[in-house]
Amino acid sequence: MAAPFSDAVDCHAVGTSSELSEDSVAVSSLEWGFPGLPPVLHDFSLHLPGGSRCLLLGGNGAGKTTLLQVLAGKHMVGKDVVRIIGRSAFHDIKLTSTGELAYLGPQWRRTIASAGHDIPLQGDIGAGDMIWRVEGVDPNRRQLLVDLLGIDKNWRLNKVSDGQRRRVQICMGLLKPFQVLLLDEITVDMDVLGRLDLLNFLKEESERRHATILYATHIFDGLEPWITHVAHVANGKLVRGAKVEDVPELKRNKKLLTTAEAWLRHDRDSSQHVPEPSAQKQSTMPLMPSKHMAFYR
Ligand SMILES: Nc1ncnc2c1ncn2[C@@H]1O[C@H](COP(=O)(O)OP(=O)(O)OP(=O)(O)O)[C@@H](O)[C@H]1O
Repeated sequence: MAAPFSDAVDCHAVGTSSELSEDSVAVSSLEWGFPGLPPVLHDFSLHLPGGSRCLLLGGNGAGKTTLLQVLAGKHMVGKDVVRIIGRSAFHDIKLTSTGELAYLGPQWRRTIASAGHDIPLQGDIGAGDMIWRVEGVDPNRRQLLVDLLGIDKNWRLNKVSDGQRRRVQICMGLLKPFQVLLLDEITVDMDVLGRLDLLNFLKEESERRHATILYATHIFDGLEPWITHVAHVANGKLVRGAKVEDVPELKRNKKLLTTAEAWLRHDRDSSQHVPEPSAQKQSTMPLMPSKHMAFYR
């Protein structure tokens, strides 16, 4: 089994200093946590050049979704801390409204102000109504995506499978040509062909338009020839971030899964030696009656 940490490459920057001036994604010493809670992301720096396709890798709870949401401008951070194509992800709302910055998250949700939070999007809406009503879209690009994703414009979103609904979500997210695309485990419901076709499309887009993709996933099938960079996160920190050819373990093990397994086992073993900060607190809490627990099941 590999013991990767002695071989760890530059943990803070992906790319050389000459490339950094052209970074499409630039995160500098990011520190972020949910309000009233300790930081989830600590001293996090990551730089990705245009045209890169980076796998964001880490165990459950490592901080991948939180990072992608900060990069997508969903949480406020300092103007210089997160820069997407040279602009602040949170403060420059044109980044998302133009589609230059696109984010596809795990669940398709919509903010309903009266409900006070996001709710899953599952209303009786036609796929065609959604896709054809987006303004300012190149009709050829739209048709290409609809064909690629095998979407039937008569689908009703409340009467299709999870994978079909996901295809409509992906289509909507890609209608406008992106410069930076953030993907959070979006291919999980897709069948093998749909996933591979989508990966091919995205690779072609990033090569042709020099667009950057950051992709968080636990599914590594078919990713070896697709990724150009890898960023490994554990406990909210970047453990390693580098070009694929600069990661010694990936040179030795052609299978990404073998390397990822070794890294994640190391993360898990390391975290088992750190005492849970909340463990002491929990032990002093009154026991919750089982009828109350039933509410959460
Ligand atoms: N809404 C929230 N409020 C408080 N803490 C949260 C919230 N969402 C996530 N966290 C915490 O932030 C940490 C990072 O979570 P995150 O969802 O970013 O992990 P992840 O790497 O995406 O995990 P997974 O692989 O399971 O999707 C976890 O410890 C989690 O408990």
